[in-house]
Amino acid sequence: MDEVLVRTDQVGRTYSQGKTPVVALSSATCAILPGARIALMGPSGGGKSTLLHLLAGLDTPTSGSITWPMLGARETLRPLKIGLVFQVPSLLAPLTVVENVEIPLLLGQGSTEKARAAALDALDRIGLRSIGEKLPEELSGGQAQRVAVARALATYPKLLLADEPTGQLDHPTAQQLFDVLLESLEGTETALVVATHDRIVAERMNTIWHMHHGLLEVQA
Ligand SMILES: Nc1ncnc2c1ncn2[C@@H]1O[C@H](COP(=O)(O)OP(=O)(O)OP(=O)(O)O)[C@@H](O)[C@H]1O
Repeated sequence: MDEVLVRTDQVGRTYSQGKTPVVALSSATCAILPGARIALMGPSGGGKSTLLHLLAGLDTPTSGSITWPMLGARETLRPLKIGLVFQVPSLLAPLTVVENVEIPLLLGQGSTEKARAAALDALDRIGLRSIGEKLPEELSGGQAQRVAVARALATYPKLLLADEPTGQLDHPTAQQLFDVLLESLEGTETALVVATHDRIVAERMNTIWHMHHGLLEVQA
């Protein structure tokens, strides 16, 4: 059996909305295995978000192919098998913390009781159970981002993709968020791919991949 979560073969993505096409990604070939800890580094505009969106199945390549051998067809990836964390937490303002964390579980068609239990468990894992009834506006930036991490972890995804998750946080808060994230993944087979400009964050991963001008440089 092919033990690869996601594989790209010569994947390219050209955006052609404007007058001049923008080649955001050219011929990227990579494979992500269970338990991987990969940092995606490179200058702004290098193509990191573009690659993450393709890996998540949120976008389709304009050339090459992408498959998810251990996860199945693209339309079955989210919200259960792949978890996503973005630079801003994007919590829904009228919902409490626990209700925000429940969203992917409810979308994944779990029962309301099971969704609530799993959301509380995810908040426990990230050390936030005590603020489950708060509204997003009552949270600090660091707490809100931790809630977004709990929401992504709640489904026990096989692959967690994070796009500059600490980009808006001060350094100690960023470190703390990353500590909690790595701790909660310890002993699991969940693969983590993090796009980051923060070398200290990147050095805590097993592997660093570099991206420049749409070219992906994968470490052997
Ligand atoms: N929807 C879009 N339409 C047109 N061009 C786009 C679109 N999204 C991204 N681009 C362009 O594609 C290139 C790669 O962008 P991308 O966001 O993937 O880079 P990045 O490495 O994630 O940058 P950053 O570190 O600033 O987040 C850039 O030139 C960007 O302007």
